[in-house]
Amino acid sequence: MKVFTAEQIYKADKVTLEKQQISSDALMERAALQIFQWMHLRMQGAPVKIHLFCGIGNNGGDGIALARHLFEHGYEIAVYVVKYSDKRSKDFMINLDRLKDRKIWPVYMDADTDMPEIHPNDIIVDAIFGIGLNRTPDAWVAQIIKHLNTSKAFILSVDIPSGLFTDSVPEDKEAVIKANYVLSFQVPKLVFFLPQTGIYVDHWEVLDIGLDTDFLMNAKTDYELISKNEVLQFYRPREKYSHKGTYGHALIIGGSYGKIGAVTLASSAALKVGSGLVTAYVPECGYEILQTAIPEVMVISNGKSNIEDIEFDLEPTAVGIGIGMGTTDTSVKALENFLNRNKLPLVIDADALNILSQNQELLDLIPEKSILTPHPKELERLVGKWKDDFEKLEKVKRFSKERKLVVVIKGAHTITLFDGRGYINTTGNPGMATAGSGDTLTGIITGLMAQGYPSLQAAIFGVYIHGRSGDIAIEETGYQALIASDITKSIGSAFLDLFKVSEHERSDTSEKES
Ligand SMILES: NC(=O)C1=CN([C@@H]2O[C@H](COP(=O)(O)OP(=O)(O)OC[C@H]3O[C@@H](n4cnc5c(N)ncnc54)[C@H](O)[C@@H]3O)[C@@H](O)[C@H]2O)[C@@H](O)CC1
Ligand SMILES: [K+]
Repeated sequence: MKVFTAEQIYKADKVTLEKQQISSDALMERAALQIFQWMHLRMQGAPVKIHLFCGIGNNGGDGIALARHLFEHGYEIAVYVVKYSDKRSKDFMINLDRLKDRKIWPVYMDADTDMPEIHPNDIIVDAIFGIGLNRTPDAWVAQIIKHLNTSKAFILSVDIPSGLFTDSVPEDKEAVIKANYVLSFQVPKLVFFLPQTGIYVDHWEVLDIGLDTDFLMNAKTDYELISKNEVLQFYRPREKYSHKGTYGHALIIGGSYGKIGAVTLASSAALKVGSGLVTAYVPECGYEILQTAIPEVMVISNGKSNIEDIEFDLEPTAVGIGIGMGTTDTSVKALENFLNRNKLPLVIDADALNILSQNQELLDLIPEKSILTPHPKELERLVGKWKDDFEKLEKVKRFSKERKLVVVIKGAHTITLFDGRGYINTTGNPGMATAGSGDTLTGIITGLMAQGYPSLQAAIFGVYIHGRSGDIAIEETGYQALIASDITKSIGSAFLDLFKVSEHERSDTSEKES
């Protein structure tokens, strides 16, 4: 699913009005009806008080139109108009009149109005600001937002939490609605997925308001959301007349005394995603450990106490390098020598990334389309500090474009960047913030590359499968008890899950067939 900028959304609106020959208030009516139906389906007329806080722009207009539908279906409502400006939008006014025609009189709020009482069991609809927010809300509006946030009532935000910009991080962190649920029109917004702004969105859902399909299909976006549908296109089925050689040979290079577990985790993950052969290249201390831990994996020991040189007599189809290998001078030299000889795109993680940060001239030796999988600290060492999440994305985009590398920014929503585009992952959970989780990801991506998945696909698909495996694993372990090897154990289920049809999809198909 594409992620549009605010400008693109406004453009989509405009094109829709022209092509469908409808008025803007008709589009607002569609939007309001969609939200109403969403709420009505869940509330079924429940006698819960609904407080609708509306601004004076089109987001406010949505809220006012929604109030009318709720009223007409017997819900107990209270409507507030937050008068942060005199420039009321046309469609807001149209809907305000429709509300007044039904003898509903909103409470007009300004800097002097007392805060309304809200019970924790009430529901708040937040329609103060939408994607038109272009400066920090005034102090008194921020006070209202704080009042709503501390009310403990369930907050449903229309389109985007009020106070959240679409393209920057809010300065006043308190002046933003913390939404329990956001109903976003037609497309999700990038800010839902970034660490500094995603915290305002507990859950989100997209409501289809019928924007022009041609425009939506053809618009080029900088970001794309990656769910099952997107990765299914990459999936390569196993062939009947195949053998282990068909599925490549993954080589995992790394490890040091006390850190052989990292190589073990990566190697078993590479096997589990279907790599035909997996070899681990480790210092001597790792030999017996690996042979005992995973009989399916071949092991080469360099006979030394650390990764001091990297010499092997095999032809891997993909190499994952760096985990637990240390950053001593000898490791640096070993990496440099290896990079001088290597021609294959690599998966580069952990200590190899740290070595590259400290010896940036080595970056020139990395083949195009290699994949870097840094966690935030490793990323900072590589591209320097950033002011906020948006600057981080721009810096990494530039770095990835200049070097022609795939960079995987690991986090709650891992973002894979390549050639100026970002792919936002939707799987995974906080239980995966655990030792070895990154080693598992390196193994998964290397294992996919070994089978011939092009590197961008291997990164996007690998990140998805890693997260989905974690999601399946926590069904048995819960967040706290999830450990990295549980992720690997669930890889098989994550692959099976790719082909499971959800209840929702099944009922969609049967409706179409009947
Ligand atoms: N995207 C779509 O397809 C549709 C969008 N609609 C709604 O329209 C919204 C956008 O509406 P608007 O463009 O009117 O913008 P908003 O309703 O977000 O904001 C209203 C106006 O307030 C002003 N403003 C911005 N920041 C301010 C501040 N801090 N203090 C005071 N005034 C400020 C701006 O001039 C802005 O246009 C969307 O978020 C959505 O809710 C729907 O009505 C229908 C369809
Ligand atoms: K809002």
